[in-house]
Amino acid sequence: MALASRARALLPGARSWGAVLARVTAQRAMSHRVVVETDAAAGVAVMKFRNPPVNSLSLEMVTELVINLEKLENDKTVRGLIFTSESPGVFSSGLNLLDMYGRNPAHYAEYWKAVQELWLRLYQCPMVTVATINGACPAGGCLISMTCDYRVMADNPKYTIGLNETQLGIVAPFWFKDTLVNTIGYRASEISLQLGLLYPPAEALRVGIVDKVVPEDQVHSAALAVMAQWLAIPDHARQLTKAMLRKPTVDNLVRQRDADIQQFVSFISRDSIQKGLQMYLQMLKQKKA
Ligand SMILES: CC/C=C\C/C=C\C/C=C\CCC/C=C/C(=O)SCCNC(=O)CCNC(=O)[C@H](O)C(C)(C)COP(=O)(O)OP(=O)(O)OC[C@H]1O[C@@H](n2cnc3c(N)ncnc32)[C@H](O)[C@@H]1OP(=O)(O)O
Repeated sequence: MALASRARALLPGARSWGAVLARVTAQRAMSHRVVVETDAAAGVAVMKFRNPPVNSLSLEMVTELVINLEKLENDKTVRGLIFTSESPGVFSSGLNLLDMYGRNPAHYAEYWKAVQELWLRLYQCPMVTVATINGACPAGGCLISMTCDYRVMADNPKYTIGLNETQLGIVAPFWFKDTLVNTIGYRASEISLQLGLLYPPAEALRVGIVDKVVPEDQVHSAALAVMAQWLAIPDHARQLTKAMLRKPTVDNLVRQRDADIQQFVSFISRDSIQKGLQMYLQMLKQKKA
């Protein structure tokens, strides 16, 4: 199902994106997974992840993120957007394993199309985007952070960030890899991606996967300070510069979206990959016990 249809399916009766968005606003209380708080005077919105227990990027969560992003992009009073977790401890546990395990090919295709849509929107976002990383930030969580213009991480050694896909026996697709290479460079990506490294704050800063590490109680004020610095630049100049820098990476996915979906579906449907995901989910349960 196309993402627009998916959004409409989440909000039955809405005939257009405008209607979808109007109803999302009206039904804010029903939208549990993403909370947006806007400071109109400052021109800054904060998007808080609220998808317990670990802010996994389920199909519903991804759809809500896309809808809210589109709405903010259409609101010309909002120039900056901060992402964070409503509950410190986990920023996002990444893609929802339960959308990639034990489902049918049509579901995998629908999920992957939505994940692609989210990345395309985030990576090309005209607003200044800052990730306030106030918890664990593996895989898809790290991807969201890396699409931002700037990353501030709380200095808590329990929190780690990185693309750990290989540790799950899966492979980060080329556009995850491209985003990492654009963030930390080629050689560091070779090491980071093959070993599936998750970096605690000090190492994350050293490798450049985050830009600033601050005491946990200062993470939001630090993000606001960074935002103020970036908002001092005229929007049109900054936006054109961002688009110029990111266009080749975006075009690379746009050219081969359907092929990428097919590759994902065939890869994730393999018995060996499904078995690996099952074991990983069991491992998470045992760790908890
Ligand atoms: C040539 C090229 C070939 C192929 C390429 C083509 C295609 C590519 C194919 C695949 C690409 C996929 C890319 C995948 C990206 C991802 O993001 S995968 C997700 C990776 N995420 C993780 O590894 C994180 C796993 N979770 C954790 O480490 C921890 O949960 C945490 C540190 C985030 C939080 O720890 P705790 O607070 O201690 O919480 P628990 O561990 O107890 O978890 C509570 C609860 O939540 C469940 N859960 C955790 N993470 C997820 C998740 N990502 N999705 C779904 N569910 C998750 C966990 O199992 C617990 O469940 P219950 O036991 O309560 O039922």
